[in-house]
Amino acid sequence: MRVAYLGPKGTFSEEAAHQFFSEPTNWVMYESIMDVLEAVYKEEVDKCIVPIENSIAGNIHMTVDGLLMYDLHIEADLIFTVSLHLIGNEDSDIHTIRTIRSISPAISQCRDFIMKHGFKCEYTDSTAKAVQLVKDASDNTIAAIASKRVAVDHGLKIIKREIQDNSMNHTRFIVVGKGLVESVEQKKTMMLINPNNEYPGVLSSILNVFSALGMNLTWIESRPTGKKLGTYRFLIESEVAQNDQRMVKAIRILETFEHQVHIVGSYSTTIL
Ligand SMILES: O=C(O)C(=O)C[C@]1(C(=O)O)C=C[C@@H](O)C=C1
Repeated sequence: MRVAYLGPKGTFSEEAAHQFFSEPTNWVMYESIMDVLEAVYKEEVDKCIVPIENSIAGNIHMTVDGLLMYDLHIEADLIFTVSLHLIGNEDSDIHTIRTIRSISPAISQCRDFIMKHGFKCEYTDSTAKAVQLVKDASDNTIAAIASKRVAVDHGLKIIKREIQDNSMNHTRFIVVGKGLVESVEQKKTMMLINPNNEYPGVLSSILNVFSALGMNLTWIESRPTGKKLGTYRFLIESEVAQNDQRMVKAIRILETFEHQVHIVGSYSTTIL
C-alpha cells in the first residue's frame, strides 16, 4: 500500500503515519498538505494522512478545502499529542532569536509565547522544512518551531521546550482515500451538506434535524461555496454511524427539504 504524508522527514504527520499503519507501507512524502491530497486524487498513492484540526489552533482549512476540491473520503481519524519546541543553531539562545519559522498551525499553537518575545513569524509548508531552513541559514537570530525528534535528527539545539499555549495539545489527523470505503468499525459520520438555498436560519433548520433525532454532533465547519459572497456549505460530523437508522432518517429528511447530503466517510477514532 502506498501512503502519502507531509514531508520532509521529521514532520508530525510522519510520526502519526508511522504509528498508525501497522501493515507494510510504501511511504511517499509531498511538500504541502494540498500536494498530499492531490496525490490521492491523481492515484499516485492509495491513501494519505493529513491534519484536520488542533485543540489550540482550530481547524486546518488547507485540509478541509483539499478534501472538498478533490472530492475525497475519510477512512479513519486519529488523535495525536503534539509537543512543540523552539529549535535553533548551536550558538543561538532565547536572546539572540528575532525570527521564527514554522507551518501556520504550529505558529498558531504558540501564539502566547511568540507575542511575549515579540518574534517575527515566517511561514513554511511544514515544521520539518522550517528546521531544515534554520540549519541551512546557520544564523543565530532564526529559530524553528518543531518536534524534538527533528531537532535531534538535524543535530540542532532545543532552545526552549514545550512552547505551545497549553500543555494538553492534540492534533486530529484523518486517513483519506479516493473512494468511499465501508469501514469495519463505523462510529462517526462526516457529511457535506449543500443547503437548498440561502435564507435566515438555514443552518439552524439543518441542525434541528440532528437534534430532533438525538444525534450528537462532534464537528462543524462552514466553507464558502466560492460562487457568491456569503454562501456556504457545511461539513458536519456526527457521533452516529452511516448505517444507523437515525442517520438514514436524518438524510432522508434533509433531502426532502432539498438539501444535498454527501457522505464524506464513516469511521472510528484511534488515540495514539
Ligand atoms: O508540519 C508538520 O510537522 C505537520 O505534520 C503538520 C502539522 C499541522 O499542520 O497541524 C501537524 C501537526 C501539528 O499540529 C503541527 C503541524
